[in-house]
Amino acid sequence: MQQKILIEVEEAFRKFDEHLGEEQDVPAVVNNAVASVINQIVFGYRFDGEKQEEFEKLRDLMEYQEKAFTTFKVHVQVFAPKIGQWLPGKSLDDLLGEWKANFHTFFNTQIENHRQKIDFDSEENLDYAEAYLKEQRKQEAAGEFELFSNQQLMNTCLDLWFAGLSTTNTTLNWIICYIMNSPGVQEKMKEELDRVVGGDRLVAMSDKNELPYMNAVINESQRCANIVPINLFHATTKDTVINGYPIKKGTGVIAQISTVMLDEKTFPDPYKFNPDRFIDEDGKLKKVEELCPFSIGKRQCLGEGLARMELFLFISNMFNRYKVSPSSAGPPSIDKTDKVGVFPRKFNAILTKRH
Ligand code: HEM
Repeated sequence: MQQKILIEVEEAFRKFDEHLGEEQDVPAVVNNAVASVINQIVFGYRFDGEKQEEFEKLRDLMEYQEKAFTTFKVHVQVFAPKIGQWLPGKSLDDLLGEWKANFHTFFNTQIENHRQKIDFDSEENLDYAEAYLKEQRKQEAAGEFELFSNQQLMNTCLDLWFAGLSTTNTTLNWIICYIMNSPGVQEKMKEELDRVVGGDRLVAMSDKNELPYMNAVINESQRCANIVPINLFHATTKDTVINGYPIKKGTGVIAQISTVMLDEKTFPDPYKFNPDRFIDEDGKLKKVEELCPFSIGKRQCLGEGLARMELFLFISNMFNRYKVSPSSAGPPSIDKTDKVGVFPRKFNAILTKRH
């Protein structure tokens, strides 16, 4: 997995290097890199060369959808469906229909291409879709047709792809934004990186334990970015009692991780970006259970391991290779008061080589 991510780190470097010293669209490069990581895992190929155009079409579609789902009508429809349906504009059902039609076409094409090309006799699996299709064939041979259905494959590819891309991409951009807004942080990261890694190789996962400040910056950025503030809805599977409150089976519940990560008892001055809160008296990384951006419990994030690796390898390598300075517009905004507060705004930055 590390190898797959480092290929994208190097490809991002190649793109950044083309515009050294100029204002450049850093989030666009990061987005392409993260999309290639998840697409390698699910469908076995990267978005480069002739596939680049494919990614650009998907990216435009995602940007369109992100905006489409944040209209006033959609918000009202979610919380008050009867009132919302009378407001002008596209309804939630129309948008979901469009979304399905557009993305299902992409995923179904990928799956059918795979089915044609797979060597069903080979033990090795090149990607998730291939592993699934081989298992599907085994199950069908044993008379089981429902568990590994085509519909299920389409849905799981879609889940992995979307859950894996937007969250990781958004978090990486927030980390860069917080660093650029916090004087002194980049210098401390630089000092640690120069001492532990140096400029003549890539940072690897084996360096992680030796870079406590880097980890603290990532932790603190995830805490402040708080990108899944409401979290996903679940339901209790049996009658239970939480903090003395009886909760009936089948009740909708949400583990509100944002309230835990912004609790001032654990994180004094919680809205302040302060990586040092994760460093102990001996300069080591503090483990703080209340830091839970991937949620908790049985349904916590399935991609946590991959996401943590991506955050560490992208951020540590980027800041080891470059000094990242604000564009003429100043440091990127970290204001979250607009209606899509979990996404950082678009920004440019100036990259210069450090070594
Ligand atoms: C920084 C990046 C990420 C963050 C902050 C994040 C956060 C979360 C959160 C808060 C949940 C909800 C858990 C709950 O219901 O309590 C979740 C679920 C999930 N995530 Fe992630 N995620 C990230 C990256 C990824 C990646 C890279 C993948 C896939 C490769 C992924 C796949 C999933 C899936 C499939 C679920 C649903 C799990 C289930 O319902 O059992 N996530 N994630």
